[in-house]
Amino acid sequence: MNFIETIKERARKDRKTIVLPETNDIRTIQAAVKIMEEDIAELVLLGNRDKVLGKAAKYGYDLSEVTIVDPEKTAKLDEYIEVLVEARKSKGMTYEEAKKILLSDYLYFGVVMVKAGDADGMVAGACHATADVLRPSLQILKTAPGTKLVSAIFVMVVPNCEYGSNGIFIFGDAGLNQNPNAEELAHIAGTTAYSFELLVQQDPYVAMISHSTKGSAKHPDVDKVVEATRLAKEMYPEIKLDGEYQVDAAIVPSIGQFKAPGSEIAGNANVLIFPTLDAGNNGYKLVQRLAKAEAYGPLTQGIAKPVNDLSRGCSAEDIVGVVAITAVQASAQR
Ligand SMILES: CC(C)(COP(=O)(O)OP(=O)(O)OC[C@H]1O[C@@H](n2cnc3c(N)ncnc32)[C@H](O)[C@@H]1OP(=O)(O)O)[C@@H](O)C(=O)NCCC(=O)NCCS
Ligand SMILES: CC(=O)OP(=O)(O)O
Repeated sequence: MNFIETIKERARKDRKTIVLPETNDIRTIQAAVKIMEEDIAELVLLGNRDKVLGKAAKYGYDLSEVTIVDPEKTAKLDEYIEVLVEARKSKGMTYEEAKKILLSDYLYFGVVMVKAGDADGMVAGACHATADVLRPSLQILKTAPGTKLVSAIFVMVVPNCEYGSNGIFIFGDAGLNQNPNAEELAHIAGTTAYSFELLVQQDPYVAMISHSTKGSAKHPDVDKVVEATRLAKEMYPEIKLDGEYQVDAAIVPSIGQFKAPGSEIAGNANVLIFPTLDAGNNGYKLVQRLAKAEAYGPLTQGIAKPVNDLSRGCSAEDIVGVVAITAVQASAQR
């Protein structure tokens, strides 16, 4: 079974409820139909029931069996307002402000449903920018116990590729932290290694990416990655991790052994930790578009409950995959 089929099978075995707020986007409707057909997860769609069913029917789909929650009509609105007020009371949020937010921004409504325990996770971002999707989850769900930083990764499945784990990689941070410092970068590396174990179910080999391989270039940007590598080794001694590597040295065995002889990671990396979001975000887009790779994400990690984002360029099939991954993340959360 390939990566995403294995993930779907895992999701089926421990059914979770995932909320999809972007029902105004036809890709969400198409994904919901597929998720029901493939029996991957329970869904909650947000919006006016007649409008959602009408939009689906216009394209020949029937969503009448799916739970649809209308924020305007739900009997739980008061409860959700209280949840939001409680989560944001240190910021001075009032009942009236919370009500206005929940009725005007369904991304907040979906996250509050997750916080209240009425859904196990949320997936959005087909028609909202990443900042708008992730801000409510960071504000309301916050970090998982023992974690200081939420970060965002992509699972990349590259066709006909002998590198990584038979073409499977995780790239981080490719969605959230714009210019992580060395300590944050080390933290992202550790968390991403855990996500690789969880999602790919193989041993992670983590490469800290730079424009330098083992001292071949000198610059403060390189120093940051060298320091992050040192810290990550200290923080996560159990993880196979090294740096600093250029991407070719990280993933191509012959180049890895030429540029960094004797290294266990060089040439064998399946987890790439990029030094900035500029590198990680465009790195994943290059591989997705030029190598025609599947790209699932941005998937958050280090958050209390899973809320995952999508690129606005995503397909309905990408949404299905991210919903299945979200269910697997929810199963793993204690
Ligand atoms: C996500 C993002 C919007 C947060 O920044 P922001 O809106 O300025 O929000 P703030 O910095 O005020 O943070 C909001 C809350 O989230 C928390 N937070 C922000 N980043 C966090 C992180 N990486 N981990 C944990 N918590 C975080 C803050 O502590 C704050 O909590 P509080 O309100 O309870 O005090 C910002 O990091 C961002 O825009 N990232 C880039 C996203 C992007 O465009 N990606 C490219 C496409 S994928
Ligand atoms: C993940 C990402 O880059 O999102 P978008 O393409 O929507 O900016």
